[in-house]
Amino acid sequence: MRRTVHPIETESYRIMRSRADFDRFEPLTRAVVERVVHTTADPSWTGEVVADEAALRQGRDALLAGAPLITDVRMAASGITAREVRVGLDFPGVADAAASEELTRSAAGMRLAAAEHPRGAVWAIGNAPTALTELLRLAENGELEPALIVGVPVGFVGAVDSKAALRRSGLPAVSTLTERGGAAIAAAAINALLYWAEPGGNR
Ligand SMILES: C/C1=C2N=C(/C=C3N=C(/C(C)=C4\N[C@@](C)([C@@H]5N=C1[C@](C)(CCC(=O)O)[C@H]5CC(=O)O)[C@@](C)(CC(=O)O)[C@@H]4CCC(=O)O)[C@@](C)(CC(=O)O)[C@@H]\3CCC(=O)O)C(C)(C)[C@@H]/2CCC(=O)O
Repeated sequence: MRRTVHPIETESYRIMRSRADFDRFEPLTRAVVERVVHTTADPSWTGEVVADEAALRQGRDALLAGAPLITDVRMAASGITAREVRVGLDFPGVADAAASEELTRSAAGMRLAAAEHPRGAVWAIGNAPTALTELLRLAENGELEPALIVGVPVGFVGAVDSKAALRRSGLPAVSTLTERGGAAIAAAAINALLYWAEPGGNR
């Protein structure tokens, strides 16, 4: 995708690259890590993001081919402006499913979304650990085959465990190592894949 980059963003990347070394990362991983550091203005994220280059390429190919892109919460979707996004919380019947099955609404949204998009979608989980855990349960049951899961829920309850389970699952994934994550991080990772243009990287 070709986009117009604001001069402030160009200057931000210049400063960021003078503060941290991104050369060790493979191209798409670098694009994701850089976008996250740019979003947070915090170079310590270079040691936080765990990504697999082949998984990122598969996710990017899927996005460019028009695969569904589904986030857990609206905040993550709001940060992705370059293409259509569906939000788990907005699937019809979420509140009822959450109440009747004793799930969070975030997890119920994933269950309903996966029933509609069982194969080939890209999933971006920025907020709710229970949403990521539900995706893993569905994949384990053979009910979900994602092209990529950007699994970066944030918080002190369940976030670390759900992300560790994502890494153990062998599913194509991006995650973070600690409690850190959030809707802005999920959006940044997806935007990095959407903006990236071969062969020179995303800028
Ligand atoms: C336990 C939950 C957590 N939420 C966190 C942080 C933030 N959440 C915001 C908002 C506005 C929303 N969070 C919900 C997803 C809501 N948050 C939860 C749940 C209770 C359970 C999720 C889980 O444990 O997996 C969840 C409700 C649910 O039934 O799923 C939200 C849907 C609540 C609502 O408005 O009804 C809502 C999402 C709105 C949207 O669509 O965008 C915050 C903005 C709150 C704030 O700080 O004011 C914030 C955003 C953080 C971010 O960057 O993404 C935690 C800390 C992640 C926490 C989970 C872990 C923990 O340690 O508690």
